[in-house]
Amino acid sequence: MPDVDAVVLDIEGTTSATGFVVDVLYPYSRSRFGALLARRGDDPDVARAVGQVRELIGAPDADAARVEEVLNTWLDEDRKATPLKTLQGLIWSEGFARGDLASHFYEDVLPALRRWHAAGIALHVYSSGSVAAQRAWFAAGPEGDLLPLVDGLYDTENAGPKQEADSYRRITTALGVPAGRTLFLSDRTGELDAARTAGWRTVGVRRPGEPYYEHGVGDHPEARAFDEIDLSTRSTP
Ligand SMILES: CSCCC(=O)C(=O)COP(=O)(O)O
Ligand SMILES: [Mg+2]
Repeated sequence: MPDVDAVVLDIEGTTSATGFVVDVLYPYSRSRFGALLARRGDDPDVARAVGQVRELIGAPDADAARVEEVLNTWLDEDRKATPLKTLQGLIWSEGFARGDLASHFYEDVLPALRRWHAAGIALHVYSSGSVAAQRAWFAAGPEGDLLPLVDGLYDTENAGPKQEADSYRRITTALGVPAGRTLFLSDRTGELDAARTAGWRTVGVRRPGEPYYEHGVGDHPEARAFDEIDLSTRSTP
Protein backbone atom coordinates (compact mmCIF):
# COMPACT_ATOMS: atom_id res chain seq x y z
CA MET A 1 0.00 0.00 0.00
CA PRO A 2 1.95 3.07 -1.21
CA ASP A 3 1.83 6.68 -0.09
CA VAL A 4 0.53 6.37 3.45
CA ASP A 5 1.87 9.09 5.75
CA ALA A 6 -0.43 8.55 8.72
CA VAL A 7 -2.17 5.54 10.22
CA VAL A 8 -5.16 6.14 12.50
CA LEU A 9 -6.00 3.30 14.86
CA ASP A 10 -9.26 2.17 16.39
CA ILE A 11 -8.66 0.36 19.70
CA GLU A 12 -11.44 -2.07 20.66
CA GLY A 13 -11.58 -4.95 18.17
CA THR A 14 -8.61 -3.58 16.21
CA THR A 15 -5.48 -3.14 18.34
CA SER A 16 -7.02 -4.84 21.35
CA ALA A 17 -9.55 -7.47 22.36
CA THR A 18 -13.16 -6.40 22.88
CA GLY A 19 -13.38 -9.14 25.50
CA PHE A 20 -10.73 -7.42 27.60
CA VAL A 21 -12.55 -4.08 27.44
CA VAL A 22 -15.92 -5.61 28.27
CA ASP A 23 -14.78 -8.14 30.88
CA VAL A 24 -12.08 -6.12 32.67
CA LEU A 25 -12.52 -2.38 32.03
CA TYR A 26 -16.31 -2.18 32.06
CA PRO A 27 -16.81 -3.86 35.48
CA TYR A 28 -13.97 -1.76 36.88
CA SER A 29 -15.82 1.42 35.90
CA ARG A 30 -19.27 0.15 36.91
CA SER A 31 -18.25 -0.35 40.52
CA ARG A 32 -16.72 3.12 40.74
CA PHE A 33 -19.20 5.53 39.07
CA GLY A 34 -20.96 6.27 42.38
CA ALA A 35 -17.74 7.10 44.21
CA LEU A 36 -16.48 9.26 41.31
CA LEU A 37 -19.69 11.31 41.23
CA ALA A 38 -19.58 11.78 45.01
CA ARG A 39 -15.86 12.42 45.33
CA ARG A 40 -15.12 14.49 42.24
CA GLY A 41 -18.48 16.08 41.43
CA ASP A 42 -16.87 19.54 41.26
CA ASP A 43 -14.12 18.45 38.88
CA PRO A 44 -14.82 20.32 35.60
CA ASP A 45 -14.60 17.11 33.50
CA VAL A 46 -17.01 15.28 35.81
CA ALA A 47 -19.40 18.24 35.98
CA ARG A 48 -19.39 18.59 32.18
CA ALA A 49 -20.06 14.88 31.68
CA VAL A 50 -22.89 14.90 34.24
CA GLY A 51 -24.41 17.87 32.43
CA GLN A 52 -24.20 15.97 29.14
CA VAL A 53 -25.89 12.92 30.69
CA ARG A 54 -28.73 15.09 32.00
CA GLU A 55 -29.11 16.72 28.59
CA LEU A 56 -29.14 13.39 26.76
CA ILE A 57 -31.88 12.00 29.00
CA GLY A 58 -33.79 15.30 29.07
CA ALA A 59 -33.66 15.51 32.89
CA PRO A 60 -31.83 18.69 33.95
CA ASP A 61 -32.43 17.93 37.64
CA ALA A 62 -31.35 14.27 37.65
CA ASP A 63 -29.50 13.53 40.89
CA ALA A 64 -26.28 11.53 41.21
CA ALA A 65 -28.15 8.24 41.81
CA ARG A 66 -30.17 8.71 38.60
CA VAL A 67 -27.02 9.65 36.64
CA GLU A 68 -25.28 6.52 37.94
CA GLU A 69 -28.27 4.40 36.95
CA VAL A 70 -28.19 5.83 33.41
CA LEU A 71 -24.44 5.24 33.12
CA ASN A 72 -24.91 1.60 34.10
CA THR A 73 -27.74 1.16 31.59
CA TRP A 74 -25.55 2.59 28.83
CA LEU A 75 -22.77 0.27 29.94
CA ASP A 76 -25.12 -2.73 29.66
CA GLU A 77 -26.10 -1.57 26.17
CA ASP A 78 -22.44 -0.84 25.26
CA ARG A 79 -23.52 2.61 24.19
CA LYS A 80 -20.56 4.73 23.13
CA ALA A 81 -21.99 7.87 24.71
CA THR A 82 -19.40 10.63 25.13
CA PRO A 83 -20.13 11.40 28.83
CA LEU A 84 -20.01 7.71 29.72
CA LYS A 85 -16.62 7.47 27.99
CA THR A 86 -15.36 10.62 29.73
CA LEU A 87 -16.23 9.26 33.18
CA GLN A 88 -14.89 5.79 32.39
CA GLY A 89 -11.67 7.42 31.20
CA LEU A 90 -11.21 9.22 34.51
CA ILE A 91 -11.82 6.01 36.46
CA TRP A 92 -9.57 3.88 34.26
CA SER A 93 -6.77 6.50 34.33
CA GLU A 94 -6.74 6.21 38.11
CA GLY A 95 -6.81 2.40 37.81
CA PHE A 96 -3.86 2.33 35.42
CA ALA A 97 -1.90 4.80 37.54
CA ARG A 98 -2.58 2.70 40.64
CA GLY A 99 -1.45 -0.49 38.86
CA ASP A 100 -4.90 -2.12 39.11
CA LEU A 101 -5.12 -2.25 35.30
CA ALA A 102 -2.73 -3.04 32.45
CA SER A 103 -3.65 -2.71 28.80
CA HIS A 104 -4.05 -5.44 26.20
CA PHE A 105 -2.76 -5.46 22.63
CA TYR A 106 -2.93 -8.31 20.14
CA GLU A 107 0.54 -9.78 19.64
CA ASP A 108 0.84 -8.62 16.01
CA VAL A 109 0.16 -4.98 16.92
CA LEU A 110 3.27 -3.66 18.71
CA PRO A 111 5.78 -5.00 16.15
CA ALA A 112 3.77 -3.35 13.37
CA LEU A 113 3.46 -0.06 15.25
CA ARG A 114 7.22 -0.03 15.89
CA ARG A 115 7.91 -0.85 12.23
CA TRP A 116 5.61 1.87 10.91
CA HIS A 117 6.90 4.43 13.40
CA ALA A 118 10.51 3.64 12.40
CA ALA A 119 9.52 4.11 8.74
CA GLY A 120 8.38 7.65 9.56
CA ILE A 121 4.65 6.98 9.40
CA ALA A 122 2.72 9.05 11.95
CA LEU A 123 0.51 6.99 14.26
CA HIS A 124 -2.71 8.38 15.71
CA VAL A 125 -5.57 6.90 17.71
CA TYR A 126 -9.28 7.52 17.14
CA SER A 127 -11.42 5.64 19.61
CA SER A 128 -14.75 5.99 21.39
CA GLY A 129 -12.65 5.62 24.52
CA SER A 130 -11.78 9.12 25.78
CA VAL A 131 -8.40 10.73 25.17
CA ALA A 132 -7.64 10.28 28.89
CA ALA A 133 -8.43 6.56 28.60
CA GLN A 134 -6.33 6.23 25.44
CA ARG A 135 -3.37 7.97 27.07
CA ALA A 136 -3.53 5.68 30.10
CA TRP A 137 -4.02 2.63 27.86
CA PHE A 138 -0.93 3.31 25.75
CA ALA A 139 1.15 4.37 28.76
CA ALA A 140 0.47 1.03 30.48
CA GLY A 141 1.35 -1.19 27.51
CA PRO A 142 2.63 -4.75 27.85
CA GLU A 143 6.14 -3.56 26.91
CA GLY A 144 6.01 -0.33 28.90
CA ASP A 145 5.05 3.16 27.81
CA LEU A 146 3.95 3.15 24.17
CA LEU A 147 3.03 6.84 24.02
CA PRO A 148 6.33 7.77 22.29
CA LEU A 149 5.01 5.84 19.27
CA VAL A 150 1.81 7.85 19.14
CA ASP A 151 1.52 11.29 17.56
CA GLY A 152 -2.08 12.18 18.40
CA LEU A 153 -5.22 11.03 20.21
CA TYR A 154 -8.81 11.64 19.02
CA ASP A 155 -12.13 10.73 20.60
CA THR A 156 -15.82 11.53 20.16
CA GLU A 157 -15.41 14.71 22.20
CA ASN A 158 -12.63 16.35 20.18
CA ALA A 159 -13.41 14.85 16.76
CA GLY A 160 -17.08 13.77 16.84
CA PRO A 161 -18.99 10.50 16.33
CA LYS A 162 -17.04 7.72 14.65
CA GLN A 163 -19.71 6.97 12.07
CA GLU A 164 -19.81 10.51 10.65
CA ALA A 165 -17.53 11.60 7.80
CA ASP A 166 -17.17 15.11 9.26
CA SER A 167 -15.29 13.64 12.24
CA TYR A 168 -12.64 12.26 9.90
CA ARG A 169 -12.48 15.59 8.05
CA ARG A 170 -11.82 17.30 11.39
CA ILE A 171 -8.98 14.87 12.11
CA THR A 172 -7.53 15.45 8.63
CA THR A 173 -7.36 19.17 9.39
CA ALA A 174 -5.66 18.49 12.72
CA LEU A 175 -3.18 16.01 11.20
CA GLY A 176 -2.11 18.20 8.31
CA VAL A 177 -1.85 15.03 6.20
CA PRO A 178 -3.88 14.72 2.99
CA ALA A 179 -6.93 12.48 3.46
CA GLY A 180 -5.74 10.23 0.61
CA ARG A 181 -2.47 9.56 2.46
CA THR A 182 -4.19 8.66 5.74
CA LEU A 183 -5.09 5.04 6.51
CA PHE A 184 -7.79 4.10 9.04
CA LEU A 185 -7.83 0.67 10.68
CA SER A 186 -11.07 -0.42 12.34
CA ASP A 187 -13.28 -3.44 12.93
CA ARG A 188 -16.54 -1.60 12.22
CA THR A 189 -17.96 -1.10 8.74
CA GLY A 190 -19.85 2.09 9.70
CA GLU A 191 -16.60 3.72 10.82
CA LEU A 192 -14.70 2.54 7.75
CA ASP A 193 -17.47 3.86 5.48
CA ALA A 194 -17.38 7.27 7.18
CA ALA A 195 -13.58 7.46 6.88
CA ARG A 196 -13.73 6.53 3.19
CA THR A 197 -16.40 9.16 2.56
CA ALA A 198 -13.92 11.68 3.99
CA GLY A 199 -11.35 10.49 1.44
CA TRP A 200 -9.27 8.25 3.72
CA ARG A 201 -7.86 4.86 2.84
CA THR A 202 -9.27 2.04 4.90
CA VAL A 203 -8.46 -1.48 6.00
CA GLY A 204 -11.06 -3.46 7.92
CA VAL A 205 -9.43 -5.48 10.70
CA ARG A 206 -11.32 -8.78 10.99
CA ARG A 207 -10.00 -10.79 13.86
CA PRO A 208 -11.49 -14.25 14.41
CA GLY A 209 -13.35 -14.29 17.72
CA GLU A 210 -14.12 -10.57 17.74
CA PRO A 211 -17.83 -9.59 17.89
CA TYR A 212 -17.78 -7.98 14.43
CA TYR A 213 -15.90 -10.82 12.74
CA GLU A 214 -19.04 -12.46 11.33
CA HIS A 215 -20.41 -9.10 10.26
CA GLY A 216 -17.41 -8.56 7.97
CA VAL A 217 -16.07 -5.21 6.75
CA GLY A 218 -18.20 -4.62 3.67
CA ASP A 219 -16.20 -3.86 0.55
CA HIS A 220 -13.17 -2.49 2.42
CA PRO A 221 -9.81 -4.27 2.04
CA GLU A 222 -9.46 -6.56 5.03
CA ALA A 223 -6.71 -7.96 7.24
CA ARG A 224 -6.87 -10.49 10.05
CA ALA A 225 -3.81 -9.06 11.77
CA PHE A 226 -1.53 -6.04 11.42
CA ASP A 227 1.28 -8.09 9.84
CA GLU A 228 -0.96 -8.51 6.78
CA ILE A 229 -0.95 -4.73 6.26
CA ASP A 230 2.04 -3.90 4.11
CA LEU A 231 3.07 -0.25 4.11
CA SER A 232 6.59 -1.03 2.94
CA THR A 233 6.11 0.41 -0.55
CA ARG A 234 5.49 3.86 0.91
CA SER A 235 7.16 6.43 -1.33
CA THR A 236 8.85 9.57 -0.10
CA PRO A 237 6.72 12.63 -0.91
C1 LIG B 1 -8.80 2.37 26.23
S1 LIG B 1 -10.11 2.87 25.32
C2 LIG B 1 -11.38 1.91 26.06
C3 LIG B 1 -12.18 1.21 25.13
C4 LIG B 1 -13.55 1.78 25.02
O1 LIG B 1 -14.16 2.14 26.01
C5 LIG B 1 -14.14 1.90 23.75
O2 LIG B 1 -15.30 2.30 23.66
C6 LIG B 1 -13.37 1.57 22.55
O3 LIG B 1 -14.08 1.80 21.37
P1 LIG B 1 -13.36 1.81 19.96
O4 LIG B 1 -13.89 3.04 19.31
O5 LIG B 1 -11.89 1.83 20.17
O6 LIG B 1 -13.81 0.58 19.24
MG1 LIG C 1 -13.51 -0.78 17.40
